[in-house]
Amino acid sequence: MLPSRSMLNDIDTTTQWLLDRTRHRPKIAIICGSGLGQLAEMVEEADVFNYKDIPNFPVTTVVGHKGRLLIGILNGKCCVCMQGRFHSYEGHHMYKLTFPVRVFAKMGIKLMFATNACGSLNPSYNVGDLMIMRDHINLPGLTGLSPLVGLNDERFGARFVALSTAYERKLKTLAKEVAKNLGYNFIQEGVYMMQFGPCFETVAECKMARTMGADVMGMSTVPEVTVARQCGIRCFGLSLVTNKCIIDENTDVVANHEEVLEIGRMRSKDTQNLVYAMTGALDLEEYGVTNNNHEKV
Ligand SMILES: O=P(O)(O)O[C@@H]1C[C@H](O)[C@@H](CO)O1
Ligand code: HPA
Repeated sequence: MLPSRSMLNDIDTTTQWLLDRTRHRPKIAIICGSGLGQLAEMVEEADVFNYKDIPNFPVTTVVGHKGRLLIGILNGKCCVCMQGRFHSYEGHHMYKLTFPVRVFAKMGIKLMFATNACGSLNPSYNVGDLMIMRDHINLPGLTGLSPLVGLNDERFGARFVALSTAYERKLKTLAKEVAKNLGYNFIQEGVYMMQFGPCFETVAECKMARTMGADVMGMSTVPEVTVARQCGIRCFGLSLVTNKCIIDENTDVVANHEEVLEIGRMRSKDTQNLVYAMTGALDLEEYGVTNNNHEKV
């Protein structure tokens, strides 16, 4: 289903519904990937909403994605946090799965941190590494699937969106500095390729992706970042390597979601600490936030 004028109006309704129910006025959005939902537990003074109670919100169906929106304070900054995200393979139209990002834009969000679980193609990466997303390859996008297909509402941004600056350089630099201060020796920087899912890749697909320049494979993040960029939100992407993609036809080892969740739990504290420290170190004025009041006036 393509976006209609009434669906575009739904964004206004949902935004107002949330703003009427929280005293917070967030400037940063955080999306928790598979197994990374613990990130949300760091949010203090949180107003918590189940997705099923928020008008027009989709619902999550994937294990490891709790389905709650938290609005509160993280290391001195006001944030909205998605504890659980939506994926195309769940059957959501890309327009619908990125609906929360448009709501965030309306709420006044200036920065978005999107996290995800991924499989690694780069042989120098290890399971448990955190990869700063230098860039992405949008396989569904290149083959005709984008959240920006259909009616474009100019209130949100241009018809044609430049993505050569999809991931904010300053945020990548900040992440590297913060990781160094934390003493992390498991940080990588590379290219994330999104495939539609829900199947993990074949050996031939992994070989193709590697040849095309991807360091890791995943099934999310790119639609959210695409919409965020259309709305002028600056983005940071963080991928947790939960498994190695299988590039050998002669092995019986296979990827599985349980392993993804387990590695997520294992690196949960380190991921939390990185996001927490980055949030604290941000100078929001650099991102156009002139009024840093946490609460509505
Ligand atoms: O939401 P993310 O991208 O972190 O989830 C990944 C991709 C699939 O949804 C799932 C596969 O285990 O984890
Ligand atoms: N491929 C795609 N998505 C993933 C993977 C993978 O190997 N691991 C976690 N999410």
